[in-house]
Amino acid sequence: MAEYNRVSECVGLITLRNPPVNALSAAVRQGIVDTVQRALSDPNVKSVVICGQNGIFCGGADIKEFGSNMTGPPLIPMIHAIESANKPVVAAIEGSALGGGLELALGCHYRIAHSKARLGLPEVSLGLLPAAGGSQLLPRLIGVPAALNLITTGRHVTAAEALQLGIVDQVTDHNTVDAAVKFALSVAGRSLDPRRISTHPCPQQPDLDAFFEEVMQKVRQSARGAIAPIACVQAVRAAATLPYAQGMERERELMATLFTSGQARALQYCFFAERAVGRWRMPSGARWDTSKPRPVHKAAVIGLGTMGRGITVALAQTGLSVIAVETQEKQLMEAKQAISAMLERGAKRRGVAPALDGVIYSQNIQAVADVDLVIEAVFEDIALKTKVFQQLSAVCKPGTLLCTNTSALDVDQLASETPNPELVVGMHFFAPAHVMKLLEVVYGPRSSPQAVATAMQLGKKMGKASVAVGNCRGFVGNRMLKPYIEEAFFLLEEGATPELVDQALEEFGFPMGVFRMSDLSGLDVGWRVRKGDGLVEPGTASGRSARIRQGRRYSPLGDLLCEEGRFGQKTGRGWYQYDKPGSRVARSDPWLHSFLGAYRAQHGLVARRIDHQEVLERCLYALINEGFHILDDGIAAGPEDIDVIYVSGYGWPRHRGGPMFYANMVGLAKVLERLEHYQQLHPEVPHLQPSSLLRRLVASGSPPIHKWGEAIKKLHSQL
Ligand SMILES: CCCCCCCCCCCCC/C=C/C(=O)SCCNC(=O)CCNC(=O)[C@H](O)C(C)(C)COP(=O)(O)OP(=O)(O)OC[C@H]1O[C@@H](n2cnc3c(N)ncnc32)[C@H](O)[C@@H]1OP(=O)(O)O
Repeated sequence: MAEYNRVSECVGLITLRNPPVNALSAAVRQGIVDTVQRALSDPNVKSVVICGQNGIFCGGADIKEFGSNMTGPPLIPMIHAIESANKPVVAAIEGSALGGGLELALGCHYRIAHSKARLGLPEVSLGLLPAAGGSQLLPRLIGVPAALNLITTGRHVTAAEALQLGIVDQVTDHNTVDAAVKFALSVAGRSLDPRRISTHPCPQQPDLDAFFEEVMQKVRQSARGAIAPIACVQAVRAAATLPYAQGMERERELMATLFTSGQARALQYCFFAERAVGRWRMPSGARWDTSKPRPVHKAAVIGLGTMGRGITVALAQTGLSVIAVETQEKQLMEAKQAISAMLERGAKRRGVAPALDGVIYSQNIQAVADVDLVIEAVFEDIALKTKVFQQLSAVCKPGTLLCTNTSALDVDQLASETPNPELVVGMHFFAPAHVMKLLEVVYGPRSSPQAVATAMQLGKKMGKASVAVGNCRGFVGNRMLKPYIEEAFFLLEEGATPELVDQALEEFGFPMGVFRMSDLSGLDVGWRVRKGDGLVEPGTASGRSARIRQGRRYSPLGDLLCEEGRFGQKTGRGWYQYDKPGSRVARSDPWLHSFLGAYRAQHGLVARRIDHQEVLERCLYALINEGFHILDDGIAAGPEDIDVIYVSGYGWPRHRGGPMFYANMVGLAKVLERLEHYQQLHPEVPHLQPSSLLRRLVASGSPPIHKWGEAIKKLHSQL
């Protein structure tokens, strides 16, 4: 829908109306075609302004339409008609001009932006390229290197940067539409030839071949298997080397391959999944839209180790006052220095003043008496955390929300140690907490909907992908990680190497394979947990029985490495070797290979050839299978919750949509068949036993992922 008005007597004002972001749906495109025609044929109209309602120009093509038969006028001829108009057309950009929205603006002869506006071509993050002429117009307007940067990263630029790059002609702090109308009046009657970007030659780029070769190499490396960034480079190359019409043809061809690709589907699924998780619901029936969050003005963090420091920074950067508590003076001083440095670095990057005054440091827990919310981040020890929770319950004003950053302990147990368990939730951050996007908000059976709503809202304020999940061992992310890691250990026993397993996972798209990741996070972390579970035994026993513990297959490989003092990067040795402790470059370690050989001999294991497919099937399907258990248990409300957790916190390649989306793409029947196959070969591995939900979904015809919620409800009601 587009509304037409005549303003200032001779300016045709076209307003896009399609809340919330004025996406270019079929109706909006039809509206633009009709209103542009009306303005151009009205002899009283000397110039035209296009704007969007409610302070947003246009969020781009309507992504929801991509999954259906697209009807209505196509974008490209519409944009060409605007560019070739014989009256000046000015885009008045408020809020956002993204994707097709910016392409529409590039078709206009002038662009005026509000100082708070953001512009960009983010199609690459949806598995696409700017295929309404953006890949051909932007390089002509701002040059090849700058256009490549914007198009291959999809980043949004501020109005100030857009002005500097030459994307917009003017930036205003005042009413943008008024400024655009005034501007439109001032340019009425001027020649429009120089303003038609499609007629511009692309600015010359020296050493074109070498330049694009280097760019392509870099993009391939960072794309980790994603195809859209590569197509974006190819499209911009076409702009740099071909006449406009041929470049447009190349843009269309490249888009045709991307448009129907699984990667585009996965990335568009992620876009909507990230928004869907905000509409959380609990098994009790409590929901995001019926639960009002409490206001949080002042927060506290207890315990200033690595996690506590990151959480303090994340909170302070949202503008909250934070009381940071650490009982030991030396640790408090060190933490203060580290937090200030992090705040300064962050502020420099964002071009704002550091929120140093927002943090008050204290050794005394009494200092948190008047805060609205506390996040406890002390050492992972239930007795210590219980003591802290009891102190907090005594000190804090009534109604203060008590959150724990535990990654492994029982949130319900902690809640039960306080007089007000309804005020307790888990806020599981990921290290480094001020950088990592993911936040698991963990509710127990007694957590109040208001407590969950407050933690979710705070997470959103901190810019986190916040996902509400039920309380269970490992919550969602770590619970699914356990079978994944165990399968990797078993593969080593059977003949694989850390290099082979990591290579398979990295080629799949993970930034790091399981062993490199384990070296980074520290092998001692899992060792401590396994010791706590009574699984670790002295490493002298041999044979199969030594590898069955608590009735199931167990690999002591990680424990044996820890006994050797090999904790990963921090000790300079782990699954790989490093030049020195703390160094990051993993090198293959001959010691490890002979250790594996000796281990297999000791246990009577015969190494066999393992290929990448087996690595992927065993590690990933075991992880996915656990995801189905989680859905069946009601710990995650839907597959989107699991997928957002994995994409934003565990390095799952976004272009593969998340583990549950991936299972849906592979086919549930295939996942089930492979799990059954491996389960037959390894009957002593319970996590390869297909989940009953997976079986039931397959039996009910493998519904598509957006119908799983319905199917799960139906299957549960039949039980
Ligand atoms: C057979 C082969 C054929 C091949 C040829 C095919 C031809 C096809 C040619 C098509 C050419 C198209 C070229 C153009 C492509 C595009 O434009 S792709 C879209 C690019 N735009 C974006 O990626 C922007 C996405 N949106 C955002 O980044 C943000 O929403 C925002 C605009 C910055 C606003 O942010 P915020 O205020 O935080 O709101 P949100 O919560 O994010 O969004 C609010 C709701 O709006 C929904 N939404 C947002 N953008 C869109 C969109 N573009 N389309 C549809 N819906 C959108 C969003 O989902 C939210 O709704 P809910 O999910 O219900 O919460």
